[in-house]
Amino acid sequence: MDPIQLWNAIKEDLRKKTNEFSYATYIDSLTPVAIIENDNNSVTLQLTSNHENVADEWQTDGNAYTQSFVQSAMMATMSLNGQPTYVMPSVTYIEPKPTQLDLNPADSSTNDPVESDDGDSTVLASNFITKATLNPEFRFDTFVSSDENREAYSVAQAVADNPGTQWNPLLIYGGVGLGKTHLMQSIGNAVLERTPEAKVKFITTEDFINDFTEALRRGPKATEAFKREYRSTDLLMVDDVQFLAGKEKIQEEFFNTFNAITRENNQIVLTSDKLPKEIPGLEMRLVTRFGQGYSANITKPDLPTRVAILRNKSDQENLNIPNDVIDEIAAAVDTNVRDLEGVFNQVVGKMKFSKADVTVETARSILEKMSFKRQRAITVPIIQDTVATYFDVTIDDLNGKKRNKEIVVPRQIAMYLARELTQDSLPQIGRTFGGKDHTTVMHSTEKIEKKIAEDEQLQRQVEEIREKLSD
Ligand SMILES: Nc1ncnc2c1ncn2[C@@H]1O[C@H](COP(=O)(O)OP(=O)(O)OP(=O)(O)O)[C@@H](O)[C@H]1O
Repeated sequence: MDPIQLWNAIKEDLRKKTNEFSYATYIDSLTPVAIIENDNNSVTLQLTSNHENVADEWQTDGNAYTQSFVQSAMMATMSLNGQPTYVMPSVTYIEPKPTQLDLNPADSSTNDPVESDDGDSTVLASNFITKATLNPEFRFDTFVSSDENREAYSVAQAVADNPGTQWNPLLIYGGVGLGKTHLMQSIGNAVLERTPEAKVKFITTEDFINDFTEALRRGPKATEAFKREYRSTDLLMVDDVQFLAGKEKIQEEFFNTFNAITRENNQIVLTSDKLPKEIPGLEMRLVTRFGQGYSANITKPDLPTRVAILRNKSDQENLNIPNDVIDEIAAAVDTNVRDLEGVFNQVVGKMKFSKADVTVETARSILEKMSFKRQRAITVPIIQDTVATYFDVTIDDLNGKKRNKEIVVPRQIAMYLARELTQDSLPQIGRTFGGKDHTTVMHSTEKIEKKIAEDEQLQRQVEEIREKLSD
């Protein structure tokens, strides 16, 4: 059973038994994580909360939520599996991930003062709403544009030039640490530079969830203040919308906020780790809204881009890091740009504190400490060499025209691996194999692909060669 599916079914039943405030605060704000099978035929649904008081409430013995949960889970599992299961909740507090930005919740300058519901005029009803300032370093001119992000970069610039016109919303999606937030905030910084009075708001999805739950807790005036603050933005930027998954009540409010902003032709920019239709637990109406503007993907930077990012950083900070040090770091760190910057900052730190020039050896020892190893580039000649040694044939055999099985199979395997492990094109591979035609390479690759599925010995041989190549 999938934890999100189970939690959604339980929530559906809990919603009928709980008032609106309790539902939004104690139920809808939880995130399902995993299902654990217990020895006594029961299961535990693990959930997390970003609010310590919510987790405490669930952990209190005899609390009303756990009792209702168990009953609702019986109903939910019966409708999902045809038989009821005893499901226990386990709610753990997870400290909210701090944003990199300076949060300044006390600043109410952009909000109208509204009295709180408890009549205490010193507490402003909108004071609790997150105010995040933009990182001044996240600008278009500090972002290295390359094949992996060019489309996102161009559309982001178009949005910054003419917000609320054509690409609304702009959704930037891709893996962690690849520059989504940087590009999104570049739009905000560019808009503010041109129009300082524009109402630009950057928040994480977590901020939105926290603000909305807090507004509900405080009462109708705070809820009004929340709506006024969010719905009156000229440019709303929301980071990591995948965290809306499975949170119905919050999705409903997000949907209304989204509609209010786009109705006024104001701009929304979103980031996500995947396309909305691939986010489980995101309502269809949000999936279609998020996809109605432009969705731009950012992928992992290749080696030349990684070098360019580090070079750019070194130049911007006047650091004079030698090229061979930059090459060493860029070759070893291929996970994402955040990791790349992490290693770079360590190297710079070492250089500043030891007041010595940084060398490739320094970079290597830092890389090793941080568990990054330089990847050996796999080339077609390296593959030929490894395959020839493995099958005890010569490189000339692989490049020649002999048709006996002892030679043909290793040759086809070498071509198959060249296709899989290098960026070389079919004609380039053909040329390296003694000037063969690209159709020969294609045919060999297809033949091995087919045979691997049926022949266990061949599968093992290819696996062993792959391991030797990665040593
Ligand atoms: N193309 C690039 N040029 C310059 N800096 C970059 C580039 N891509 C990423 N960075 C830098 O890498 C770091 C991580 O980028 P960012 O926080 O924007 O990633 P993200 O995709 O939003 O990650 P997450 O999904 O974890 O929030 C930032 O310091 C950012 O400035």
